[in-house]
Amino acid sequence: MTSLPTESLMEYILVEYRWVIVITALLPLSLGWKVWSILRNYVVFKMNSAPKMHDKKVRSVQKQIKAWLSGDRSTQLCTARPGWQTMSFRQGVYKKTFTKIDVNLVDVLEVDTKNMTVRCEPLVTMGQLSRSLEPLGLALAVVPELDQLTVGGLVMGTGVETSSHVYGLFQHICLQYELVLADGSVVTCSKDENPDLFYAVPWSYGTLGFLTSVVIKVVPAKKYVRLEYHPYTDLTELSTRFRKESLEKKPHQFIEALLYTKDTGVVMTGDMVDEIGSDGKFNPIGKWYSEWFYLQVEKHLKSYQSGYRQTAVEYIPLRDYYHRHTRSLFWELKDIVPFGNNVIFRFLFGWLMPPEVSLLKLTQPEAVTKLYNKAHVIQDMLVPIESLEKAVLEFHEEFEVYPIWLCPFKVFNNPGQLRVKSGDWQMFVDIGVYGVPKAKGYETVPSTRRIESFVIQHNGFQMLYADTFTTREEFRRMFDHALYDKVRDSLPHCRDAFPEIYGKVNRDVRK
Ligand SMILES: Cc1cc2nc3c(=O)[nH]c(=O)nc-3n(C[C@H](O)[C@H](O)[C@H](O)COP(=O)(O)OP(=O)(O)OC[C@H]3O[C@@H](n4cnc5c(N)ncnc54)[C@H](O)[C@@H]3O)c2cc1C
Ligand SMILES: NC(=O)C1=CN([C@@H]2O[C@H](COP(=O)(O)OP(=O)(O)OC[C@H]3O[C@@H](n4cnc5c(N)ncnc54)[C@H](OP(=O)(O)O)[C@@H]3O)[C@@H](O)[C@H]2O)C=CC1
Ligand SMILES: CC(C)=CCC[C@@H](C)[C@H]1CC[C@@]2(C)C3=C(CC[C@]12C)[C@@]1(C)CC[C@H](O)C(C)(C)[C@@H]1CC3
Repeated sequence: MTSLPTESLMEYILVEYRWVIVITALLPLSLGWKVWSILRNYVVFKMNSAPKMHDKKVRSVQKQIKAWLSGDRSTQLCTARPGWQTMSFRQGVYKKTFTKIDVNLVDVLEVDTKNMTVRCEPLVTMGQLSRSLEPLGLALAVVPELDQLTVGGLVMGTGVETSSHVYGLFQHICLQYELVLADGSVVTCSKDENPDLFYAVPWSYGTLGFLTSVVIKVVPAKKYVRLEYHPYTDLTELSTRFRKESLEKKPHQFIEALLYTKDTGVVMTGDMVDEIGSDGKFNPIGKWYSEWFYLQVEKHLKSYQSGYRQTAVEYIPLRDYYHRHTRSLFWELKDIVPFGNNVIFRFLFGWLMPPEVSLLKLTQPEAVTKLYNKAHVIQDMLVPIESLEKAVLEFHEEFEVYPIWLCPFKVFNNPGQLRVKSGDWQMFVDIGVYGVPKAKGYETVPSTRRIESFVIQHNGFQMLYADTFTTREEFRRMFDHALYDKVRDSLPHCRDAFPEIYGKVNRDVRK
């Protein structure tokens, strides 16, 4: 009989029993953090004291850059936000060697109900914003669903949600950016003022300057989302419905689909309403004892499979809808706390979930990192909506991970890193794959590279919060660098101060 080496045994325990640390240490710590940030945000917003402080905070960013300019400039610049605090999957190794600029700007500055905009600083989170806007009867036009995502990260990276088939990506609802550039100057840009810079900022990953405020479009909000569930047991039929709903002249306000196998899934269409109608039931999915959302959706599929044919309709409170995937981190939490959806656990501890992603990252043992490198896929691939079915089959072949998240979104034909075929816009779909691959022969690098080349061939893009294994040439084929290169050349000290986007997102610079 062979005995397990001590190291492997330790690894096994760390991976299988991660939940012990999560429940005994991370959940109480997460609670402390949440209480502090919710109270602080509430006080600052109510007292409206933040706008007065903003200019002072921007000056402190300028001061740090000027100090770098007057030094030997032997290092490049990045934000001082530690890698473990971010929602990006990996931590940048460059954080250890670059000069770190503190952009500690955390406040909602101004809500302009006349022009329907909100101005906020880059570290404002989605949870904080939806909480601040709700009492005013407003919401961002696109609310990326995880509470901890920040405005800065979503502008410099990208953001997508179920209203994106109407409004586009997060960048498309941003009307103005204020940045501190590598020469220490402050500039604002919009489609009319410094348009080149304005269009090059999204997807630039902090390689053009430091963002200090953003003006974002808001829309009127209602109390509930009336959500219809349409289950399917055939991929072609599901894709056809999904495409049709997304391309409708007057589409539903929210569209999303979850696939549970290659052939089965549920298309969801939703609209904001003020009253709960008699055609469906009230479902406050954000209550602490509620079942994880993706499992609730699967129940509609199961009842369809057992012969029930009536379209299910539910009325969900608006914020609960926006943050519906927060509590279970889509379905990632089931690998960390396998009994997290158990009814007793939910009633006792559901209100503490999810643990803060930052604390999970900070305390991640090496063995878990190894496991995620070897046997876990986290990818969002963005492909033209015509290629949806083909892409799902390709993902099935290479990864076989379910559920799969499908979310349609418009890419407007603006200058910048994203290319579209022609016309004013093109409809894409985000295919999100998060979980343990079951495909035979799966190997992280070759399998992901094959999917990346599929995406490039089909004129799609990859979200860069996760791993990219593309070469620099492939990366430049995926993202149009023409405007970006031009802007970098035109901004004083930009090339000295910042690496290229690829230099910040490729797998070799992220641990
Ligand atoms: C201090 C504190 C004490 C609590 N005590 C209890 C309790 O005793 N019993 C109980 O059942 N539940 C308790 N809760 C749980 C809390 O009410 C849960 O978030 C609730 O399950 C969700 O209910 P809701 O529909 O009101 O959503 P909301 O509270 O409006 O929030 C929905 C989601 O958004 C998150 N969120 C909201 N605002 C922010 C923000 N600014 N930044 C980041 N994330 C945000 C929430 O954590 C939640 O996941 C407590 C929460 C806190 C913070
Ligand atoms: N639904 C959705 O759309 C989802 C989106 N995501 C992704 O998560 C990421 C956002 O995570 P988050 O934790 O908010 O952000 P991060 O801290 O991970 O930041 C992402 C990038 O933006 C840069 N950046 C952030 N703030 C500034 C600033 N003020 N000035 C200059 N550059 C800045 C960072 O630069 P530096 O490296 O110098 O710190 C980094 O390169 C995005 O990439 C997004 O696409 C993830 C889940 C869901
Ligand atoms: C475009 C959309 C909708 C993207 C959704 C992305 C989520 C599924 C991602 C964002 C952050 C994310 C990468 C994360 C993880 C899972 C997938 C997440 C939640 C986890 C929790 C997996 C377990 C890991 O040990 C670790 C804690 C490092 C990460 C943290 C970030």
